[in-house]
Amino acid sequence: MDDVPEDAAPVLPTTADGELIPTVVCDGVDIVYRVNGTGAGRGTATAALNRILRREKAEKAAGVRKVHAVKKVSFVAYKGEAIGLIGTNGSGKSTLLKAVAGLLPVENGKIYTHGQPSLLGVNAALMGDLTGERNVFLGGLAMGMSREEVKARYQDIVDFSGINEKGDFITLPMRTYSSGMGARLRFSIAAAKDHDVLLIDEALATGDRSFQRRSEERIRELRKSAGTVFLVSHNNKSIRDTCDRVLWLERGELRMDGPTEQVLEAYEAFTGGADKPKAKAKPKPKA
Ligand SMILES: Nc1ncnc2c1ncn2[C@@H]1O[C@H](COP(=O)(O)OP(=O)(O)OP(=O)(O)O)[C@@H](O)[C@H]1O
Repeated sequence: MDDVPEDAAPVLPTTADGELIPTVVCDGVDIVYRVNGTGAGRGTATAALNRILRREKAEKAAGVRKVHAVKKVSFVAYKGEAIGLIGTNGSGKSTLLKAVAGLLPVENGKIYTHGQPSLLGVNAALMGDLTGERNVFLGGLAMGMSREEVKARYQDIVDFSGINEKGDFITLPMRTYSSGMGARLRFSIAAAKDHDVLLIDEALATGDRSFQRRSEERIRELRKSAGTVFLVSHNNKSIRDTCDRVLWLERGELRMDGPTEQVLEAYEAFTGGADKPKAKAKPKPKA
């Protein structure tokens, strides 16, 4: 549609009856971590035995602390949406994302997802000792692609990652990559497939600006081609460029859920201003 202005909210796909199609439903979700070894005698066999024998009665005495990371969070995400997840450090964003991906149990409430959600974190587990090339196959197979599909897309994935721009790095073990290079390859592998629900945790922040632009472009395509994209980021610009809805978590609670600009404005007022380039730490004077 040519007459739609570029910054207009995208028209979301609907059913034949004109209803939006839900892809993720979070209903009153609580997520609690249990941290062992916080009491006296931590790490000893006695403490371990205590934990087994006295589980419910005396979690505290056995050195178990609870961290209530996500509190009563409810929202519905629809097909075609790109949703930003923002909040200050430790506010529960990654935890919520992991739970939507099915990697963490919920304490209370329910999470329903349509299709298979895929979590793409900067720490997504590829194998450091294997070459980039092998990891492309490993990652592709892990996402449910066939060997032939991965083969067909292999060159596109490597080109998109830009790993080989400065030499033949794709045949080196991944542990030799810089953190930015690793993140680029992980994003490129995950982005090679169309996902029902794609969950991205800070992946864009690690790449350089030109890679960020390519990634944002790809996120827009992924959104068009199928499902819903969630993006956790501290980079408000990335969120502005890719998302039209934002969930703001603070201390585990959903503080706001609405159009990107509205939520970011409130968030920036809360954190004390819009994104600024980080000031470089001054070098310490030599003693
Ligand atoms: N494995 C864990 N065990 C115990 N507590 C955890 C664990 N992971 C996270 N937490 C706690 O859960 C809370 C939410 O953490 P989470 O990583 O989800 O926050 P976040 O919003 O993603 O933070 P950041 O912006 O710093 O990445 C924090 O209080 C954190 O200490």
